[in-house]
Amino acid sequence: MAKTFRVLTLNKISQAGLKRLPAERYQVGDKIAQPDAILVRSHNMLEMDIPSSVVAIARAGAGTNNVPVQKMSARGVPVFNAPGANANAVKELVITGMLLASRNIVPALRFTAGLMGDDATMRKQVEDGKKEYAGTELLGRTLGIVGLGAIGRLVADAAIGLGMRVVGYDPEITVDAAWSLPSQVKKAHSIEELLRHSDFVTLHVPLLDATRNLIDDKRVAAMKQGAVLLNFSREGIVSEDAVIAGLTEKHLRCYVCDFPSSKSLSNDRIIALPHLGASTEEAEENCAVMVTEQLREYLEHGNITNTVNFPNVSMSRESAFRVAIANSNVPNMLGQISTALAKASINIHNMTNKSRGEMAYTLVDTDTALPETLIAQVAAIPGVLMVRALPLEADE
Ligand SMILES: NC(=O)C1=CN([C@@H]2O[C@H](COP(=O)(O)OP(=O)(O)OC[C@H]3O[C@@H](n4cnc5c(N)ncnc54)[C@H](O)[C@@H]3O)[C@@H](O)[C@H]2O)C=CC1
Ligand SMILES: O=C(O)CCC(=O)C(=O)O
Repeated sequence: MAKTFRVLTLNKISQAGLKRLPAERYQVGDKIAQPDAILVRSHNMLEMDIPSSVVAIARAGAGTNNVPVQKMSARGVPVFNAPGANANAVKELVITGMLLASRNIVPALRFTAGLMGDDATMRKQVEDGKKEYAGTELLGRTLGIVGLGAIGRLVADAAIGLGMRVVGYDPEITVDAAWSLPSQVKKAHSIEELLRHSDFVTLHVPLLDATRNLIDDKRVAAMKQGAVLLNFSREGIVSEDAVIAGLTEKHLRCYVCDFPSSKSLSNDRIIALPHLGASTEEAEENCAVMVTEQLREYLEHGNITNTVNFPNVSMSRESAFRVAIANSNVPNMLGQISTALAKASINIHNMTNKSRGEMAYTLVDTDTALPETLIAQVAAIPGVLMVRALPLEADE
């Protein structure tokens, strides 16, 4: 009988994605014990006791800083994500954030909500009061974008469409990403150069050791007088105290972020949204569909697309018997694995092996099934982190 996979959900995942896990083969829910896989959005898994039954984690979103990726790598567990699937949603909120700040929309709405009296009285209050909320336009202003990945590129494109000048900084930019950048984006050679010239600065980098407190007091001081800072990446990328000091000294005009805190709520110059960047129907569906398809392909066939800790590896199935092996990227692993198979008289029909950093991953299709004892023998080779037998089911 075909193996049934058990998938634990730690957040609400769009039905559009969950439908890709057919009920005949998948039990999915938020109370699943001994899961084979975990589907997650922002739930913090860093302190979670992740059961040893778990062979994959899928983050229906971009950032994986809520998942203990290193710990999972040591167990040979891939951590999938959905690169770019929510980028448009974030882009639209960043543009919203620039407009909220430049047109003083938040205090203006508060003013409107406080209007009293009959319509004629209100009209007078409006005409007398509106001068307090006069803003500035985006046209002709400079936007600095730190991080030109999926979101940064779309923000650049939209800002150019609004008539802004765009300067970008991304020392790690991929060749593909650089090719898809609009030609009008000017390259900054340092983050300080970008900060010096930008009326608006928006951050689109992952939270890593290298990006924690990327905007600190020195960098706030390096920003242009009256600049607006936008952070739709992660709370830890900006030193909130440094930004609050910059706002108090009126060096910065406004801070727009997706991460409220007790300090930000009491500051009139901070617009804090409740982590809404990816909260659109479209983004939630895109992310859920992308990761459930990737997860299914991995659970059933061992093929890997879009993880943050494994190489992409796919091999079409030509045999009913497949074994997937994750191992440390050290010499002679393949030799030991193929020797173990040869000693057991197992013929290798097809094989592929790739590595990424310290992780290597191998798919081996064989002419006959691997006995349990041989799987255990391969698993016991020092450096082997995970071994899974993936027989092709009769109906596939
Ligand atoms: N507010 C929300 O709901 C959402 C927040 N995010 C956050 O936004 C981040 C970026 O998302 P994507 O653009 O989809 O990721 P991405 O991986 O496509 O792009 C990230 C870019 O940052 C660059 N980068 C890395 N370190 C850098 C540094 N020190 N300086 C400048 N650039 C650097 C990389 O080279 C890459 O081009 C995610 O990691 C996540 O934390 C993503 C989606 C939704
Ligand atoms: O799932 C969410 O709402 C958060 C999205 C996010 O922060 C991400 O994709 O990195």
